[in-house]
Amino acid sequence: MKVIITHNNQELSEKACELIEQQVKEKPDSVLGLATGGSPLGTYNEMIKGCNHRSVDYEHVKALNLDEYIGLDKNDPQSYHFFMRKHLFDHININPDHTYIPNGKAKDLQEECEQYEQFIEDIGPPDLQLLGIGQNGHIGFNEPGTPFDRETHIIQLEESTRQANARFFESIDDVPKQAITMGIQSILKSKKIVVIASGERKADAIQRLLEEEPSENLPASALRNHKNVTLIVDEEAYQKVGQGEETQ
Ligand SMILES: O=P(O)(O)OC[C@H]1O[C@](O)(CO)[C@@H](O)[C@@H]1O
Repeated sequence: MKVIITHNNQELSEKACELIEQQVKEKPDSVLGLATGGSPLGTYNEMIKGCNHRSVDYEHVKALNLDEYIGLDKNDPQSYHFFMRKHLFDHININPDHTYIPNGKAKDLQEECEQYEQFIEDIGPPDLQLLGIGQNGHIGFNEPGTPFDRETHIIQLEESTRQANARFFESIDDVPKQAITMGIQSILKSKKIVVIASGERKADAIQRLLEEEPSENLPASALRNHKNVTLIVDEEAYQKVGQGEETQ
């Protein structure tokens, strides 16, 4: 795993954007795997600037998102469909018909998972997957304990994940209890993976990712088995790495 340490979130966002832009320039019809939550917001801002001021062209790009809350309509302001339009898709020249996110309101959710996985096969796995990491080490919404060989599936969200994401909702009671997420195996199909983590609250997860043996207790550790992963962290998120060894 290649590790890039930046001074702060802004620098992290610029680096992540640089890798995405490089991918799109090399292959204009790239499939980009995209994430939601707080982590990618700075990266999306930079991508918007790149599209508007540096003529980075997303016309032929396809975007495939990791996950969606179950029970939220596409137009619900808390849905990841809405999030992606608000923070990225409405501001770059991507074709809305080329953006894909699981449907959390599908009548048959199991069928929706199977179709999404088939769809990943059909359009091809992401050339580049952007990932955030949860405080408990989740990637996508794959919570600790998720087997590494899972494909797209329905997940019960951990209470700690609901608490962490409650900041985007009016109250904790509004945070859905389940989501559809690409599985760890689906994510590992990506050709390149860029993981971003910023801030002190990610320090434990980053320390564990870099220092523990891969295990299902830390979903992100599955990334250690992938041959092309770049982890971009800021100093706050990196602060605990190496600390264990020094104090022993
Ligand atoms: O970026 P945040 O808001 O800290 O969340 C961490 C990760 O958890 C998720 O919210 C779950 O999908 C991702 O969107 C995000 O990358």
